[in-house]
Amino acid sequence: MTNKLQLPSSINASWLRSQDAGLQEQVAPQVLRLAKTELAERHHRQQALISLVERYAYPLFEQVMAHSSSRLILSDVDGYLIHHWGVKRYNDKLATIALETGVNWLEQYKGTNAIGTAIATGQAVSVIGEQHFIQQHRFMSCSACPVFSPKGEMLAILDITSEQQRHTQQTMLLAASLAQQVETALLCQLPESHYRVDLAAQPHLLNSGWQGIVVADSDGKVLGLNPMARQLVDKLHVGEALASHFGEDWQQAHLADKAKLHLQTKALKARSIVSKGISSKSESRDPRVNTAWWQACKVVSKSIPLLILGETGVGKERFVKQLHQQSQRASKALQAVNCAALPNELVEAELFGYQAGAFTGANPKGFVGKIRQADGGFLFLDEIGEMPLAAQARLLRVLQEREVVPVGGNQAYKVDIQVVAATHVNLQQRVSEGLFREDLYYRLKGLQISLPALRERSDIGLLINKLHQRYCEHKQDIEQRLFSKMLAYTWPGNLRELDNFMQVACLMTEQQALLRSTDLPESLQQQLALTSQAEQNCEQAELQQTIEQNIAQVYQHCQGNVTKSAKLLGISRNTLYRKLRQLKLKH
Ligand SMILES: Nc1ncnc2c1ncn2[C@@H]1O[C@H](COP(=O)(O)OP(=O)(O)OP(=O)(O)O)[C@@H](O)[C@H]1O
Repeated sequence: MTNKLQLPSSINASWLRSQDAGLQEQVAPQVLRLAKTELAERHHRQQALISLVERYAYPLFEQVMAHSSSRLILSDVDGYLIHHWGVKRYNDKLATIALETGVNWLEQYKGTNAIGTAIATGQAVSVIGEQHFIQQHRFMSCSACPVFSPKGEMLAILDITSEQQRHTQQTMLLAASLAQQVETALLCQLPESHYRVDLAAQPHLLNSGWQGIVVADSDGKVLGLNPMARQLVDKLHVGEALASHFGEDWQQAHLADKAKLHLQTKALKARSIVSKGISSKSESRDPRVNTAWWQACKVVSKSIPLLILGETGVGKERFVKQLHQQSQRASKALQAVNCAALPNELVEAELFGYQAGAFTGANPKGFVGKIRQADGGFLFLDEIGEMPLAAQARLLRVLQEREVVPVGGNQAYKVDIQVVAATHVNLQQRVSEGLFREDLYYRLKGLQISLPALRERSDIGLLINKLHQRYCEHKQDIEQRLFSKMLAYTWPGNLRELDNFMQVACLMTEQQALLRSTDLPESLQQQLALTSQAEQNCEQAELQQTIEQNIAQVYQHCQGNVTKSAKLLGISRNTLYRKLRQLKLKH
């Protein structure tokens, strides 16, 4: 048993709490485990946070901890492990002590451990090997840090668990840094946020990731702050005016010494209301979609042409419809033309209209054309990359002169339109192939934005839930396994594919309380299975890479001594020779 005198006081206090809960060091505690449906529900509730961890914290974790036997764990504030990331082959070892999703790790059930102790104290903590209260847990080391909301409520715990001998002091710093990344992302996503004020006691800490951050609305009222800002500025709360703490000129203070603090104020363009009558709020939680949204709002308010790029099914048309609805032109038409769907010879007539008797088969009364129909509103040119060259020349003239001359006529009609074009093809390449006019390309891309593919979006979990709610007419949960498969699937058809998938899935499980992959039609199961195969291949490749790196390191460490290296690696000399030749470390 560890000499308790050697334990840091915070761990000592936790040991006392563990004893008070009736736990015994030598006895493996009972496991408190959620039913699958309850876990799925908690998982859903944490989906937004899980997405943020995957986007802002996991990449750093992976970079630093790759090839170590560590895992990143997210627990909710009730102590239930909700999600984890890390090398899968250590599952078995951690499963023996129930370090698995759905299991509760509060101190009262598991004794002193980083997750439980961080929840009990509200502070970052490391529990290293012998410091665990339960003897069976002493083969591992854990560092955990609470994640706080912009209002200061504890939202979850992020924990790094490693095998004891591999745990270093940096692990604690990494856990704290990962939690900070997520907190900053939460802050920067606050709606109505207008200003971000970074604070630090030392100027060099201002852009270090360890600075205090306060986000305020356009009037300078605090909307949220991170724990570091709470520490640095006494009694700064949500709803208060920044001016009351930093003086009326806080906005101008680019880098000033205020109350012994260094301040740096930035305007958050992403959250500002860009113009009268248009909302900068996007329905998405994905930062790239949000940025695209506010940028689009901005140019649309000035009638500057907008070009939207994105794979098929990412929601370009829907984006344009929402943009139109929220714009000053909402009361006027949104005229959409699918340039790929129209036969070449009809594109011009459809767009620019034609005079009576302009060509055989035409309406004898003539046609005013989509551009003039869109007057005052939006003209949405979908699949612009497919527009024939002759029509491109005419369209360029409309954009330059802001007037239309119908086919077969010579009278010009003035138009006031917002042009939005969209394409899934590489327009620049089309230009270099001579299939698209360069001058038109530059005219159309007053602003060019890209909508990310569904597999790249950080809010994919939310979208799954949203569409599930839309199509499921009764109370139904999604099985965790299916949910994970859906998160991992690459969705080549993007939102269109997810939309169809969910519609069919809900229809097929109308009477069920749980949407399980085994209840889905075979075609949908196969759709998702494609990814599992790809994932397995990927894991195998990762494992292979780790083994190869180990071999190279051990071989170098043993200064090229094959016998010694083989012994350390636990493989035969022949196998090692073969591997070394494959790795080109030996001839
Ligand atoms: N944010 C969203 N939430 C839910 N469903 C969406 C969302 N965006 C798009 N969809 C659905 O995805 C489908 C495809 O959307 P949309 O037609 O806007 O994509 P697109 O990028 O214009 O496709 P294409 O390039 O093939 O024309 C539609 O059924 C739409 O309802």
